[in-house]
Amino acid sequence: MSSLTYDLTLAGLSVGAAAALSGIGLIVTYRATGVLNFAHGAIAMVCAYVLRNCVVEWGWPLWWSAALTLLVVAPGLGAALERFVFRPLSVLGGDPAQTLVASIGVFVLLVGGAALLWGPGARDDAPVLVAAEPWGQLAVVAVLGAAVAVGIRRTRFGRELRAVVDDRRLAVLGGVDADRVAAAGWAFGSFTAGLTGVLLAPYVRLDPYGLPLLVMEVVAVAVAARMRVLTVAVAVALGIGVAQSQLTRLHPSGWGEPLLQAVGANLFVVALLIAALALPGVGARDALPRPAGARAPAPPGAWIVAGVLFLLPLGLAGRDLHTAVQVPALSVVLLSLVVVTGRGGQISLGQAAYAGLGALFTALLAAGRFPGLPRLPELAALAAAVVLVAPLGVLTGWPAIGRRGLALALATFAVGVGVSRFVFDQPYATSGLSLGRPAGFDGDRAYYALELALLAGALLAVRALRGGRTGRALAAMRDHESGARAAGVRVPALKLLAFVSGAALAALGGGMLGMGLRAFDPGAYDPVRGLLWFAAVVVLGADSALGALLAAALLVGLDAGTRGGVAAAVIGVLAVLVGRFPGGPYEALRAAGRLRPGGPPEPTPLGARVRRRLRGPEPGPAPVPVAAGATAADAGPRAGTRGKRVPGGRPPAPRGAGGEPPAAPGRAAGTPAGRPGGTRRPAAPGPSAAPRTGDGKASPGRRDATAASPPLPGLGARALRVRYGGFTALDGVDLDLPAGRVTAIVGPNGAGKSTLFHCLAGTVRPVRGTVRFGARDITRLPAHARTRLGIARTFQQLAVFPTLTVAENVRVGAEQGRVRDAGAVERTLRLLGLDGPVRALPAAGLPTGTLRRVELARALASGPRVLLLDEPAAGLDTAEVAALARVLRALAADGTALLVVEHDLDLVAGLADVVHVMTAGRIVASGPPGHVLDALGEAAGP
Ligand SMILES: Nc1ncnc2c1ncn2[C@@H]1O[C@H](COP(=O)(O)OP(=O)(O)OP(=O)(O)O)[C@@H](O)[C@H]1O
Repeated sequence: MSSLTYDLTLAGLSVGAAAALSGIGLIVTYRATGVLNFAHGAIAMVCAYVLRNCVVEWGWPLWWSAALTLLVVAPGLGAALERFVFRPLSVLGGDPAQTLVASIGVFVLLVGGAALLWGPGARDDAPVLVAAEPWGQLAVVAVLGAAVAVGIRRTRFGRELRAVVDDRRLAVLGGVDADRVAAAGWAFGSFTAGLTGVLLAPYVRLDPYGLPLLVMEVVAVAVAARMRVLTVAVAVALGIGVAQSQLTRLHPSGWGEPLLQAVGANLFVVALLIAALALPGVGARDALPRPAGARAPAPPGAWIVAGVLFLLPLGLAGRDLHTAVQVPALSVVLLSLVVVTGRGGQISLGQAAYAGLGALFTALLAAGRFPGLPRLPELAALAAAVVLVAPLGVLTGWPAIGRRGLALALATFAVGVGVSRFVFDQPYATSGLSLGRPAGFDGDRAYYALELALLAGALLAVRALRGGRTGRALAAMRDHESGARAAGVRVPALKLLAFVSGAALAALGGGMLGMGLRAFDPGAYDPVRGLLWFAAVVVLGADSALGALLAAALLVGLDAGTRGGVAAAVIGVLAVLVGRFPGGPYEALRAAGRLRPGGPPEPTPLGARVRRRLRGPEPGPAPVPVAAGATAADAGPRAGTRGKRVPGGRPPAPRGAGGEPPAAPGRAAGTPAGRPGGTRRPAAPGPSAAPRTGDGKASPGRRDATAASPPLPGLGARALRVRYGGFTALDGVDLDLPAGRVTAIVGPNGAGKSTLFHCLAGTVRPVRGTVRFGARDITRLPAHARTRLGIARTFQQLAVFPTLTVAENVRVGAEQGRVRDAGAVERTLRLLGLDGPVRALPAAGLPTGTLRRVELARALASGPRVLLLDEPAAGLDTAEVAALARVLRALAADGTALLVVEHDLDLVAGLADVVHVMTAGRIVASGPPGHVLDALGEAAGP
């Protein structure tokens, strides 16, 4: 090996060793707590400053200072974060969105605090702890890595750590002190962060913004190791370090050189982009992290006050007015986050990139330096920049289609860092670039007035996006993505729309910001700003345009009136505390967490009142308006005969306020009151069977009753086979759901009922077999497309949209479903008894029985031909089940094909035309309910 190669390899190993340290720390913290610590780099920076302070400012001995920094300050900081920030969140349920925002909050807080304490400028006198030669650093990494690996595999603590990571609650039940494990994980992670910081600081710029970001770039190493395998993390870190240094030897000519230099200097960013965008996402266990909550209605007059406050700067002059110029521009940038994060529920840490691109493109277009385009006047340049940047929204929109939560946070962060490093920081893109203001708006006052006009336009655009059909679909997607798909929402297209609109708004704001500053300043669009803006919008009400205006005023005002860093520190504190205030932005999320069968055990007083009004005095059948033909004789099983369940099935879900009388002993299952066992009504309904609501109108989505109506298509499955890894969950299943019939599937837990249901609904794709709707093969059709064809479904675990009202929930179904029928919402609400005061209540917090009706109403409003119901009676009381049965019978009588997967055999007996029994992934018996269920009852014994 030549001496140059050798030297470069050693230098690369040195950098790689520092990255490996961070990778080890990030993985251990993640394993111990489930939190990807976004503050890792900020902790590294703080520790580097502490060491420098001890040695340079106070003149303390290096090794004493290092011991204090690494063995006391760093672990102490980690333990304090665990105790005061993350433990309270995990006690509250550990919502991944909250922990993510909290860790970004800690990042922002530490960065702001460091800027306040030590000033925003860079230091070049950080003390050298380990010499630049790599052997010492490599030895540190090797010892640490080996100790951690042995510790995790061989020690009791390691076993406890793995137990906590797998299932914190189960581990606690098993006697593990999860808090101690998490505290140790945080302390160790912070120690490694501190070590990375003090090792790196002498060789890079030590400043509050640069070092944290540099350290966070190495998160790529941990992601590449799937947040799990330490050896992979170390190998990747060392490999990238060496490759990065070797790249400095290459000197291609022409355009290749600056590009190669950029790549060579930022190989960890390239790795981050690949790891975050190309590798399967981390954090798969973070189901449905949603950083947005219910939109709190702005108090009356708040908009007027905001309007007056935003007009006030027109009366200012000089420096104050010059500072105020940033507020409308930043407001527009933050509005982009209201659309993407607040309304669409998509985490976006990369908005600063779009804002920067807006400013850069505006400057290039106005200077006539944009390739292929002529020089444009400033305002036209701004408009053109918005148009050019908008499609780039797919850079983050595309990853969002298949990612959520932590994986999406990483992907958007990676894009932000990538654009910053490969575009904003490159002299070929930005050198000598200036940015003027539009002609006639050169003075601060005139420019501020122009900004207000642009802000008003942006507010109107946001209002249009958030209101109406698109706004409701966005909110539905945010509240419950699977529920939105089931309602027919085209989720991937909607995500792209959210990100493209967000990119356009951010570009507009960024361009305005650049014109306000009269320059393209890459620092103004640094990825750290992206984190700060995200945190600011989330803490001040993600789904509130007024919150965005307030956040912009706060960010600009705090930093202008005081030392730089105050705004970040304040936002950081708020972000750290955000999940802990009842009624805060996460209230709706917590409510969403309660939306499970038997979830909200105590209805709110208002909910209880509504419920009483809807159901009448207890006990008794619920007065849910149903089809005219649904008579008392059709009222389903007698109260007191319910409760028979599939042998091996799960116990009954808790019933509501109506309670449940004891089951009648010895009663043969499947003999509903008023209907002799086995005797069924005619299955094929005539047109006259169309249910009428109280006002005589046809029920929602019904077909016009004409004699010439073609036969309705049914749903059919042939030879379905589904495998989960090596396990066969469905094995050659055939099923037909004819129009006008109720088909039921029963079977013990784990039989494959839900898997079959998912195949029909489009959420699981079989490895073999076909699903047909009429003559059409729909095996590969996604869920939302099936809904639009007329195959609607409900969920075993409720999938309503908690931040939308009952009526809006139903409206989403009507707007996205098979038929666009303006009257469907009202008719469906009436049909299911939801047209009273309850229609205007947000779904969050309503009783389970009401929410089941809301979900059913949403499905019906789409005008389905096939209705798939997964345990529709779970969590309902006897009267509610009876009312549900009446509605379902009426629907079948009207020609809808119904599938009911249900454990409640009495409901099945009273409802179904044909029952299929599933066991171990196969249908083992089929027939009329009387025969099949009696046989099942005998098999179950007395
Ligand atoms: N995503 C998955 N990955 C691996 N195995 C799965 C998955 N989903 C289901 N299974 C397994 O497939 C089998 C069938 O599950 P399925 O949920 O379809 O049964 P089920 O009859 O609906 O049960 P239940 O009544 O409890 O809902 C079970 O053994 C289950 O553990």
